[in-house]
Amino acid sequence: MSREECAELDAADPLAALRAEFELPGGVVYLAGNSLGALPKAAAERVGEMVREEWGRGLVGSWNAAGWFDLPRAAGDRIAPLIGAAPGEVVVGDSTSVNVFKVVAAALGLRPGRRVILSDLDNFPTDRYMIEGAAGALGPYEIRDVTAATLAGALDADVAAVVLSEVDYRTGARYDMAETTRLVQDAGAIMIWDLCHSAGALPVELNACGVDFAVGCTYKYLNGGPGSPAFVFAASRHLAEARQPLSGWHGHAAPFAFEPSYRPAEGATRFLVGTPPVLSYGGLMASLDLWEKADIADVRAKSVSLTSLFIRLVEERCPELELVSPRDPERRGSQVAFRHAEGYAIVRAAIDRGVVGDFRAPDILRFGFAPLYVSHTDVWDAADVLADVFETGAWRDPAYARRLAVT
Ligand SMILES: Cc1ncc(COP(=O)(O)O)c(C=O)c1O
Ligand SMILES: Nc1c(O)cccc1C(=O)C[C@H](N)C(=O)O
Repeated sequence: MSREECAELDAADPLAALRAEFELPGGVVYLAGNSLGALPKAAAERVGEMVREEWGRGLVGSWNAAGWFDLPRAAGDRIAPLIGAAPGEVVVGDSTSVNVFKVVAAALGLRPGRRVILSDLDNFPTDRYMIEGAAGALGPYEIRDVTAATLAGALDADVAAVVLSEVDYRTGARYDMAETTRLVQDAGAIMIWDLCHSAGALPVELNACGVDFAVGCTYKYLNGGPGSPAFVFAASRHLAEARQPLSGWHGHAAPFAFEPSYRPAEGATRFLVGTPPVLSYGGLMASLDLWEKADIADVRAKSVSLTSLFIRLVEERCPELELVSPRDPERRGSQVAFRHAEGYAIVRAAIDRGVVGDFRAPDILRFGFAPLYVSHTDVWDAADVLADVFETGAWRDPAYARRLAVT
C-alpha cells in the first residue's frame, strides 16, 4: 500500500470533512486520542463564551438562564444515542472512577444476599481500586478476579455483580457485549460495563444487549477535553429501585426544597452528587455537536480500516514489533498495541518525530485511532516514522531511557 493509495482512501472517506473541525498541531500525527481526544475548534469558542457571557455577565442567573443546572441531563441525553441508551437513562457528572463506585453500590443493593463481585484482572486499575473501596465500605464482599477465558466458570449463585471494560485499555481486545451480558445475567448477576475505550470509538448497543449499568469517560474519543465529566447509564427498568450511597443534593428529588433528609430523584438524576463542573461541560457540548454530523457506522468502518492498515504496514516495516491486539477487527476496539522490551524508548523517539502514541508498562506501545480526525495518510506516515526509528536506531538515544512521571 503506497501513500498515494492511502490518500485515495481519504478522498473517499465520508468523515473526512470533520478533521477540519479540530485544532491539530502541524507536523503531528496524533494517535493518543484514546487517552485525551483532540480539541474541537468550537470547544475553545464555546468555553470562552461561557466564561465571558454566562459567567461574566449572567452571573448566578446562568444556573437557570443558561441551563447550567440541567447540563448533566442534557449532556447525558446527547450521549445516549451513541451508546444505545434511551433519553433519561444517562447523566454526565463526576469521574469514571466515582461512577464505578456508584453503579457497583447500586448493583449490590439490587442483589441482596449475594456476596461476590467479579472483576477483570486486566481492567483499568481505577475500576479495580474502586471495586475494592466499595466492597470494603459496603461489605464485606469478596472480589474474585476473572479474565475473558475464566468468566463463565466463575459465575455462580453468590455473584452479585460483574464489572468489565468492553475494550481493554492496553491490548484493545473487545468483549462480546451481547453474549457476555447474557451469560452474566443468566447467572442472576448484574452486568456493569466500562465504556471508556468504546464510547465514540465503536457502536455500543446497551439496551439491545440488555445491559444493567455502564460508565465511561468523555475525554477520549468523545473529545470533551481534559477532565471533562464522565457518564453513567442505568437501564430504565432499574431506575425506580436503584440506589447509590453518594447521596448529594444534585441527586435529590427536590434540591431547592432544602429538605433535611435525602430523597432520590426520579430517573438517572439520582446518580448525580454535587455541583457540576459547569465549564467542563462546554467543551463536551461543542464536541457533541460534531458527533451529530457523524454516523457511528461510518466511524466504525473507518476505525477498522485505519487499525487494519496500521497493523499491515507496521508488520511489513517493523518486524521487531509483536502485535498484541487481536488480529480479527471484530474483536478489537479502535487502538492497536504492539510489544517490545524497549517500548518506552521507541514511543519517546516516535513522539519526538511527530507521531504521538503512548506506552503502557511493562512493554506495550499503544496507538489510538480516532476516526473523526485521523486519516489513512496519517497511518502511513506513522508507520514510516516507526520504521525510521528502527532503521536509524534513534530509540537508543539515552535521553529516551529516562521515564517521565505521567502518561
Ligand atoms: C477503562 C478506564 N476506566 C477508567 C479510566 C479513568 O477513570 P477516571 O477518569 O476516573 O480517571 C480510564 C482512563 O483513564 C480507563 O481507561
Ligand atoms: N485519565 C488520564 C489521566 O488523568 C492522566 C493521564 C492519562 C489518562 C488516561 O486517560 C489514560 C487512559 N485511561 C488509558 O487508557 O491509559
